[in-house]
Amino acid sequence: MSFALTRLPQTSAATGRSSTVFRATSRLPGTPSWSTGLLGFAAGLGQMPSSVSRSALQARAESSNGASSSQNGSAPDYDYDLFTIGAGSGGVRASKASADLGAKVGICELPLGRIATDTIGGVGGTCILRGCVPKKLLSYGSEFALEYRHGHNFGWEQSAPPALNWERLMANKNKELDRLNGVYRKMLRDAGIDFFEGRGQIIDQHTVEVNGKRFKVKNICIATGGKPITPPIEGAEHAIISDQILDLPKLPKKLAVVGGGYISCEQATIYNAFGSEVHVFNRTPSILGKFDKECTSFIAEQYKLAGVKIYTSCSPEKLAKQPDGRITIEAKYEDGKQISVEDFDYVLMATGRKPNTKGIGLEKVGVELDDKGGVKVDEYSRSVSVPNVFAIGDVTNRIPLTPVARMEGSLLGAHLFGDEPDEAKPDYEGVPSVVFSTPQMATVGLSEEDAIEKFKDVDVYTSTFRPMKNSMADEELKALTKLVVDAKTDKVLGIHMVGPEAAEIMQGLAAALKVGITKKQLDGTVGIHPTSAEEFVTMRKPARRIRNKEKVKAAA
Ligand SMILES: Cc1cc2nc3c(=O)[nH]c(=O)nc-3n(C[C@H](O)[C@H](O)[C@H](O)COP(=O)(O)OP(=O)(O)OC[C@H]3O[C@@H](n4cnc5c(N)ncnc54)[C@H](O)[C@@H]3O)c2cc1C
Ligand SMILES: NC(=O)c1ccc[n+]([C@@H]2O[C@H](COP(=O)([O-])OP(=O)(O)OC[C@H]3O[C@@H](n4cnc5c(N)ncnc54)[C@H](O)[C@@H]3O)[C@@H](O)[C@H]2O)c1
Repeated sequence: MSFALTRLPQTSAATGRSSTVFRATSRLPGTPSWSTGLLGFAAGLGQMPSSVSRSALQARAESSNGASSSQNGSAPDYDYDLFTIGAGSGGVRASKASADLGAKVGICELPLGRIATDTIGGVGGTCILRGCVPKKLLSYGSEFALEYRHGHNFGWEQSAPPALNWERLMANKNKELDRLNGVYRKMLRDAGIDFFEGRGQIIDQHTVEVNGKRFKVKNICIATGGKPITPPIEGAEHAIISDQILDLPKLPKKLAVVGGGYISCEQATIYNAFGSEVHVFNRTPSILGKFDKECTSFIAEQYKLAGVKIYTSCSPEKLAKQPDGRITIEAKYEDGKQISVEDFDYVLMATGRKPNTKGIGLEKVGVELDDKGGVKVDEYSRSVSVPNVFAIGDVTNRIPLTPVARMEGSLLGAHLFGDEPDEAKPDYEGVPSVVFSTPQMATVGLSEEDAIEKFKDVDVYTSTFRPMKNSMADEELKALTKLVVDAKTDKVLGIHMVGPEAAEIMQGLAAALKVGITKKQLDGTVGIHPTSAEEFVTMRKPARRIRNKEKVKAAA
């Protein structure tokens, strides 16, 4: 006979709320060692430790960080083994991973709203409510414009030009966000996590307060995400931020976007496809400056072909409200030339985000921050200055992407309450990312520039083509596929694509890169025809060979 863990309801003395604890019960040989509820762990956490047993949990309970709640029914020292501040991508995942491993977990989040403030947020966080999800829904919406246009050459007759009902789009988008907020709240409930709606504040190293209620907590997880940075230019108060561009009351006739990063490129092309006249002001010579240069100059050409107006090396210096309520931008090029562009319905500031670390009591307990205000953590997401405080996601200023926040959350749970705490380290190698613009840009591994810097001898394979559908549709937009290969080992170092479905194509290639695929192995993979993706297994001749950082041979 061995032990199984059974969820039992318990009322917390400190909170007065019912919650869930695990109690060991005997079970017959041959029955599963985890209850159905705990099997949900696999779905929620994404990775199951090699073995998780009651004895291991008890051992961890006695260790400095492990679950301390009453698995044997005795009174706990703390109300919670883990209390998470912020229920976004990272906070929800860390809490669920920990609860699934037997920890008693509390989490707090601000009340739900569309635009985040110090008092408004919502379970699901940025990704679900004002990031990835609404952005992707609007992107889907905008793609219909292209589809309607392309349909003509594929035989479709339209009796009248398609008309966009903006109110319906916004209402349905918001309905979907509310549904997902409900799904996330239910996920917390089902995992036995105590949820508190309100602003979380650290009072001391083992006390967290929400709405005047104080909880004794063993470990604290800071998962408060980030917030937009707005440059201090004159008239900046007339601009909007990304929360607002995802929930506009009307479709702008003319939109300005300041910045040339992810948010700028995504929103510029979404609104361009919807029919707005879009102007992008970018202070550096190229947009998406952190990515592979060939890809970014290629994608900038595609944006221009699609109708987006891009001003490079050009910084807005003043926003002025016109008498008719619209906005004029005064901007200056790097060479000193000045321009003034009028009649913008909205100006979106997409000039980066910063960690959200103010006003939560971090300074009271001495949590050290980096020079950008992010919580400084070690490889296990533990604060470098306060050992029972952990931080995950955008608030740590590592890689501000949802899957990264989730990875950090999963592994925090595994580190604190799992069987193999030392193994539970996030791995930042080969994190893929996508700019969900039209066209999309997807990338994993090194850019050509970084690969040359690091490996010196590099072969670069590229293919530029008009996707089959675009050709018949008389659509000028082209696609680019690119491989960056270590010439010494044949290992693929970077994979890049600009074009339709790049995001969907890149996920599988990211797995291949992660396990160290070579160019020869890619060449030996049979393509799927007819697709754009097959370019990745059919590019045979390098476009460039670089040896000792110098280009030695042009393409034949
Ligand atoms: C417009 C936009 C589009 C994006 N698109 C993508 C994309 O396509 N793919 C991708 O991978 N990433 C995307 N991201 C990034 C992604 O949204 C973030 O990396 C991710 O949400 C980070 O998760 P997090 O848990 O760290 O923080 P968040 O999701 O921001 O969650 C933090 C939560 O903490 C709450 N909070 C803050 N302070 C307190 C407090 N004191 N008490 C209680 N609660 C508090 C907030 O209300 C918030 O809900 C996008 C971001 C933006 C802005
Ligand atoms: N598809 C995705 O995965 C996705 C989408 C959106 C956001 N995100 C995440 O959110 C983060 C924030 O996005 P973002 O686009 O705001 O940031 P970003 O860092 O991608 O881009 C910021 C841009 O603003 C410019 N900029 C900064 N200060 C400026 C100033 N004073 N004047 C003019 N331009 C200025 C920068 O040069 C840069 O082009 C990203 O880093 C990304 O991790 C991801």
